[in-house]
Amino acid sequence: MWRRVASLSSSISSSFLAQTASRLNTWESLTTGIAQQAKGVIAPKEKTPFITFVLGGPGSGKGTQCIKIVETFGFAHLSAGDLLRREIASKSADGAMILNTIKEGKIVPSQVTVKLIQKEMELSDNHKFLIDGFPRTEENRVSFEQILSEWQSQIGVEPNVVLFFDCPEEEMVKRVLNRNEGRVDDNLETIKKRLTVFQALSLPVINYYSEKGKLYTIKAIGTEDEIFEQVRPIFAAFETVG
Ligand SMILES: Nc1ncnc2c1ncn2[C@@H]1O[C@H](COP(=O)(O)OP(=O)(O)OP(=O)(O)O)[C@@H](O)[C@H]1O
Ligand SMILES: Nc1ccn([C@H]2C[C@H](O)[C@@H](COP(=O)(O)O)O2)c(=O)n1
Ligand SMILES: [Mg+2]
Repeated sequence: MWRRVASLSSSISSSFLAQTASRLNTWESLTTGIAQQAKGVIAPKEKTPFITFVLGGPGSGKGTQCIKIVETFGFAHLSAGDLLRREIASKSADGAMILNTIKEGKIVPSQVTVKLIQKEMELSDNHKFLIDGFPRTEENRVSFEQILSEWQSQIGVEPNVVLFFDCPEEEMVKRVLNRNEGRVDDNLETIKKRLTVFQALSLPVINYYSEKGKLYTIKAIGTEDEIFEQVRPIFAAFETVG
C-alpha cells in the first residue's frame, strides 16, 4: 500500500512531498481492490511502478540501449545526466555547481539528483521507469531508498531490475571521444576522472545489487543490435509475468 509511515525527509521540501503524497495516495487507492474490479480500464498511472536502474561506465552505451528499451517495451527514460544538464541549461540555482561538478568528473550531491528524478517520476503518466546513470554512488542509492521507505509501498524500497553494461575501459574511452554531442565532460582529462570515480564509487553499488540478486550484467561490446539482444529477454520475461 502507498502509505506514509515516517517523518518527512529534511532534504526534500515539504510542498514537494505533499504533492508526492497526494499522487501516491491516488496510486494507493487505485491499486487496491477497486482498481482490480475495474480491470482492463486502468490507466498506466494507476499501476504499480516498475523501476529499472541502468548502470555502467561512461560511454558503456546506457543511453543508446535505453532508447531501444523505450521503443520496444514502452518505458519512461529518466537520464540523471540529462536532468542535471537541463538544470545547467536553465540556469537554475544549482546550475553552476552542477556544471563544475560534471566538468571535474565528480558526482553531484544526491539530494539534488534525487529531487530531479522524483519530480520526473511524479509528472510521468508511465509506471515503468528506466533510471539511467543512477544510482552512481552508495549515497545516491541510500538517498533514493530513503525517499521510498517513507512510504509503505507495494514496490518496497528496491528497484525491480538493475542493468549493468559491462564494457572494457579502452572501448568506453573510444566511444566517448567519438560521441560529438558537445558535452563538457567528453574530453580525455575528464573521462579519466570519471573512470576513477566509476571504479571507486559506482562499482560498490553494482556489487550491492549483485548480492541482492537484482543485477543483470550485459556484455556491452558488439553492435548496438547485438547488445540489445541480451537486453530484450530480461524485459520480455517480466512482460510475461506481469
Ligand atoms: N555498441 C556500440 N558500439 C559502438 N558505439 C556505440 C555502441 N553503443 C553506443 N555507442 C556510441 O558510444 C557513445 C556513448 O554511448 P552512450 O551515450 O549510449 O553511453 P552512456 O553509457 O550513456 O555514456 P554516459 O555515461 O557518458 O552518458 C555514443 O556516441 C553512442 O552512439
Ligand atoms: N547519478 C548521477 C548521474 C550523473 N551525474 C553527473 C556526473 C556525470 O559524469 C554526469 C553525466 O552523467 P551521464 O550523462 O554520463 O549519465 O552527470 C551525477 O553527478 N550523478
Ligand atoms: Mg548517457
